[in-house]
Amino acid sequence: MTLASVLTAAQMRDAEQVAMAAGVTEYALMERAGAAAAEIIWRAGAKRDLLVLCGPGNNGGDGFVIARLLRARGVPVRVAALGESRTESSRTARAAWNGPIEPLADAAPATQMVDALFGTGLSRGLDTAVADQLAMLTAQASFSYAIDLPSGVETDSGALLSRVPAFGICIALGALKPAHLLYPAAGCFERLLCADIGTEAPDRICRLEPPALAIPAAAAHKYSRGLVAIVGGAMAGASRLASHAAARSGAGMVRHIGLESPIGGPDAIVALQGDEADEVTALLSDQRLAAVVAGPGLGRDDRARARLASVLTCGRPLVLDADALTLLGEENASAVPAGSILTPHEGEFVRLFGDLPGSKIDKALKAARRSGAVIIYKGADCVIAAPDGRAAVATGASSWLSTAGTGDVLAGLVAGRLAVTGDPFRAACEAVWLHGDAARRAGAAFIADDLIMQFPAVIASRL
Ligand SMILES: NC(=O)C1=CN([C@@H]2O[C@H](COP(=O)(O)OP(=O)(O)OC[C@H]3O[C@@H](n4cnc5c(N)ncnc54)[C@H](OP(=O)(O)O)[C@@H]3O)[C@@H](O)[C@H]2O)[C@@H](O)CC1
Ligand SMILES: Nc1ncnc2c1ncn2[C@@H]1O[C@H](COP(=O)(O)OP(=O)(O)O)[C@@H](O)[C@H]1O
Ligand SMILES: [K+]
Repeated sequence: MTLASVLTAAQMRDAEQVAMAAGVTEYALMERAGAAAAEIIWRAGAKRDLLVLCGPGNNGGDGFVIARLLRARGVPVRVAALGESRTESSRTARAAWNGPIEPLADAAPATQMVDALFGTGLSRGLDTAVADQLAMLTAQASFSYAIDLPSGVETDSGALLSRVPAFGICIALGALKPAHLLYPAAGCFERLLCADIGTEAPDRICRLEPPALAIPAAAAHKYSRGLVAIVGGAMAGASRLASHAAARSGAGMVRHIGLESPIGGPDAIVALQGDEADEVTALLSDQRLAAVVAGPGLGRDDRARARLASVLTCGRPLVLDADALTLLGEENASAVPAGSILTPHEGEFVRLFGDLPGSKIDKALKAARRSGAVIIYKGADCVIAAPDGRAAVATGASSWLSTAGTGDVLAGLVAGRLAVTGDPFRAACEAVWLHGDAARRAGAAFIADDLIMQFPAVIASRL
């Protein structure tokens, strides 16, 4: 397991059981968790006065360990508790704290505040008085830390079960949980740090990490670098954006199959005219095509439907976005050839797959299994899911991405990386990361075209 692994509350408990079966006690894990968190707090806040809020479970137990260790380093520490400690380990930690304990309701603010009220054991929203007190103490503190999770967030979905304040640092214990990456919970802290407590678990679901890219082989040529085709339609601008993105993705060659000619944009893109579906079919019969994009600017009329039918039967790896997803949704998501990549935003996702149960990660995984395709479920939190159960979650992307055409750019970039790598899940992960980093570099108020100009530098940074 890496510290980028994402575990549900139940999977985290399983990981804890595995560690305990290997001879580590629950209290030893709590000591490790508390020590790791205390170290982070010490580095951030040094000897500034600190208030630790301790809940009734093991999250509260972590809080008592943090309080004891930081007081031993000379930090002026106060502890406020929400009732009695109800687990054996948290009672042990409380007994080892030999300072006073105030009732939470009476606690006055401090420069630093630690929220160790609830973690993965939260079963319902906080009582209003408790949530309000937590919000007041957090707002008054210059440094605030949520231990494992901000109290009030649902671990597995990222939903807020009661009012949750904005924390400075969230310290994830042992592994990330879905709520660390999925909104709205992921918006409840500025920084996320993960503390290793020595637990082990499978890493099928991870935070999206920066990719390692390769330069073209010495003997590379344009076809070995990957040939991409974009099938456009009624709105040429959208498919041009996708073509231009593919052209700067590292792929060897891009063909744009449009309703009109020439298409404008970089001359390196090969502009082909294919008005009728049989012309599109003929142009897609080139066996060297390593990825075919359809959707951006395709339209939704009968001509678009016929063009999509040509794409779905061309036998090449597909990237389907926008109008292609909407047209598919009316028919059947299972018409998608295996090995394809679908890039729905929330509206398109629901039209394609309905209102599936569970978290955004659960939904994306279920959709991937059902369609046999890699799913890029877009949004401020972006989940990439494969039919074999792997998933990667990207979070913290620039909110300036919420501008027209950035999805078209992503579709072209995904196709380009698919043409380069031949691996749909890897291509999807690379493209989402590169797209996010391009947005970060583009700064404020950019337009979709600007993102593409960042690609060469973003790719260079990962070689
Ligand atoms: N897993 C690991 O490897 C390790 C885990 N560690 C730590 O343990 C944490 C999980 O601990 P935990 O399971 O004891 O749960 P926790 O979040 O403290 O709260 C549960 C208690 O709160 C109660 N309760 C719930 N909601 C409530 C509400 N709204 N209002 C009032 N009460 C409410 C609930 O009672 P009940 O639901 O039965 O009413 C129960 O008594 C985890 O996040 C991490 O910090 C580390 O120590 C080291 C290794
Ligand atoms: N608030 C946001 N924060 C981060 N990324 C966002 C946000 N809103 C949208 N995005 C990203 O921007 C892109 C928008 O795609 P899409 O909705 O298909 O737009 P369009 O159809 O206009 O191209 C996706 O990659 C999505 O993940
Ligand atoms: K907490």
